[in-house]
Amino acid sequence: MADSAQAQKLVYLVTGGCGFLGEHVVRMLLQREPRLGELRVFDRHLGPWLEELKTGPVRVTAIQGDVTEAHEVAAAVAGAHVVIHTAGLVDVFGRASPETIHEVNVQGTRNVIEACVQTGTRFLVYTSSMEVVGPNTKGHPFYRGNEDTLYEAVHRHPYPCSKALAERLVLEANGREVHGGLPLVTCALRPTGIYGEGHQIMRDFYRQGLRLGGWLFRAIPASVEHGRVYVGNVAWMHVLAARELERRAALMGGQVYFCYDGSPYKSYEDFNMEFLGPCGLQLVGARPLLPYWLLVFLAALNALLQWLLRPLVLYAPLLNPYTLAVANTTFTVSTNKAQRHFGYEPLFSWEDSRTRTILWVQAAGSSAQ
Ligand SMILES: NC(=O)C1=CN([C@@H]2O[C@H](COP(=O)(O)OP(=O)(O)OC[C@H]3O[C@@H](n4cnc5c(N)ncnc54)[C@H](O)[C@@H]3O)[C@@H](O)[C@H]2O)C=CC1
Ligand SMILES: C[C@H](CCCC(C)(C)O)[C@H]1CC[C@H]2[C@@H]3[C@H](O)CC4=CC(=O)CC[C@]4(C)[C@H]3CC[C@]12C
Repeated sequence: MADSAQAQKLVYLVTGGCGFLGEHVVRMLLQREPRLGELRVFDRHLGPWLEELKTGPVRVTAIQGDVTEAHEVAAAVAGAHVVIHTAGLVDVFGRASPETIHEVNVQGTRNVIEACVQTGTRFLVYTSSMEVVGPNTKGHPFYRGNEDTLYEAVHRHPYPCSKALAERLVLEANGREVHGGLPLVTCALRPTGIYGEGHQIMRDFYRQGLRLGGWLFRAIPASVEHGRVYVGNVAWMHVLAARELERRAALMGGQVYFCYDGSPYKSYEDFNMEFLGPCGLQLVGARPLLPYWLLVFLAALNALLQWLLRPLVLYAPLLNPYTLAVANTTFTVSTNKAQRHFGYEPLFSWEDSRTRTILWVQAAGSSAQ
């Protein structure tokens, strides 16, 4: 009996395990995965919080490494049963070059897949993104869509291009023979905009509001709806998908799943106010204060300034033509595919998610940079 319990212990690897989502996945695995024997946390930048996890019953191994280095990835993957690949360069502001985004998101993912094949790891869960689908460059709304909704996905920006390519690699790798002769089983999870503890853009909006005397100014019409999802629920979906991949390989292998929960559909700004309001900020204007053409002009100006200043300084404001287009296009998801395929139900209610996020914003906003 003791032997069979021992035999069931699994080794998990989480790439990007020190990022916003990755940290939640790591903590969720430790709390909710009973078969976990060892947890490897792979990241370019390791967080000091990992140390406190090393005192628990599960062996936690911190690995500083780069997904673009195939040998580092292979060494980390060797002997793991399951890989959750969340590492990625999330940049829609022009901080990194298109080449770097491609290298990390596409080549990094290729390295993870090849490492699984070479070392005999059979189960791979990939963190994709809603951006693989849209919003497209034409600004078509995606309203209450699901995984089968027809939508013209047209990408030009390096980030969605890279996520789409990487997702395709992961799905095409499903069924490949890994070392030892068994097939690789893969699936991809597509979060919409994630919020929750650790969400840096939310913290930045809060600090900006404080600097402006407690005011934020509406830029986008309230009628433009965004689907958002709480980070704890995204992490939970990763843990469940990873757990069920073996048992439900035929059903789940090669599949994509939007990440969803009970968060309300609202405009990006109104949704943020669910947290920033209770922290004392106010959103001014029932309608956008600036005409849309002026925002388009300012976004284009920012893009021009970024290009002109690049040799001297990095100028990467939140507003650019891409972020404006995303913020100004409805993208909401309504699906139950993850529930049907692997029994996913959100672990955190909307009220819980909201309270946790408010507490974090209050603490993060007032702490030093
Ligand atoms: N934040 C969001 O709203 C959404 C994020 N996603 C996806 O979720 C994943 C995680 O995103 P976040 O947690 O928001 O980003 P994040 O930037 O907080 O986390 C990414 C982590 O990956 C690590 N990383 C980056 N480059 C690396 C490299 N070359 N080698 C090893 N580690 C590297 C970073 O150090 C960081 O810890 C990404 O794949 C992203 O595309 C998908 C949908 C929405
Ligand atoms: C930064 C944008 C909001 C500012 C708009 C302004 C300047 C007019 O006030 C954000 C609006 C929508 C966000 C994106 C969306 O949530 C989907 C995403 C998915 C990802 O995989 C990565 C992040 C992001 C692209 C997210 C980025 C910030 C926004 C563009």
